[in-house]
Amino acid sequence: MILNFFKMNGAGNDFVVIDNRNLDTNLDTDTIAALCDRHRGIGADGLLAVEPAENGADYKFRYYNADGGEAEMCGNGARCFGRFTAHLTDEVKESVTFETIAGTLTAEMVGHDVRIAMSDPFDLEMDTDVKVSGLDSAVHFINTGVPHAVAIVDNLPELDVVHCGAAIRYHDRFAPKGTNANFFQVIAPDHIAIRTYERGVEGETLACGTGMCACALIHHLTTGAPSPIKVDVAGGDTLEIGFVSDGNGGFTDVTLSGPADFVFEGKIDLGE
Ligand SMILES: N[C@@H](CCC[C@H](N)C(=O)O)C(=O)O
Repeated sequence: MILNFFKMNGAGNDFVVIDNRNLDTNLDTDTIAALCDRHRGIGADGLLAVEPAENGADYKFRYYNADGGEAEMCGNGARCFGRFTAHLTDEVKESVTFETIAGTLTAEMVGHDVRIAMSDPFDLEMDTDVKVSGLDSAVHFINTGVPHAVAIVDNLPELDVVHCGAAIRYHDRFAPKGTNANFFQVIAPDHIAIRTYERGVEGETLACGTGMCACALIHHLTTGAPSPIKVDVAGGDTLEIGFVSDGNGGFTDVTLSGPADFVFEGKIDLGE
């Protein structure tokens, strides 16, 4: 079987994107992992599939990590999905809605950027009491569509993100589903820099959209910084997180704004 795909990236978090509106492509876990393999496949942090909506949105969003496992949401993937689906019809759309496991989201095209109206975060826990070697900071937790542990550090460039990230990702506190692990450093009251270890990639990625939202919200909770908050990511981009805080750990109207770019289009023989 020949698979037509697009390669896209959102701030360096990269994806294989397939149009599966007619549901004729059925990729199993091993095939998705093989497509995402950087040495023997196309290479990507994950795979996005466009499917028909079931509950009245424009499309259904499916997201698979590089290991082939499905995740509820992906912020950078949502921006790429928004850009991709905005170009699926003859008339390029300014705004697209799509169903994810984490709720129905809206993507708005804002020049070169795409802005995602995210689902409301939940399961906030400040200082989970999780301790890992090589990290002196408290580990907080919030689910911004997918689970995120967050630690505030003052040595972000030197931090061993793979070592500390894996220790948190596999910590008993977050079992059995595991968590993504983020580390951020404050640059200015309205500006942070982050690095993320992603579950399902099992390594550091160049950016993580839901992780940026998690860090910006924890930054607000620890310093009172108002919305919007700028976030520098490992890939070099700066993105913006907006939110409304109830002052008590609750958030609504979380938005994630940043780039979403086409890289190339291709065909690959799946040999089936
Ligand atoms: N890259 C993502 C998050 C993708 C899912 C994550 N790895 C998980 O398994 O929870 C983003 O941009 O949000």
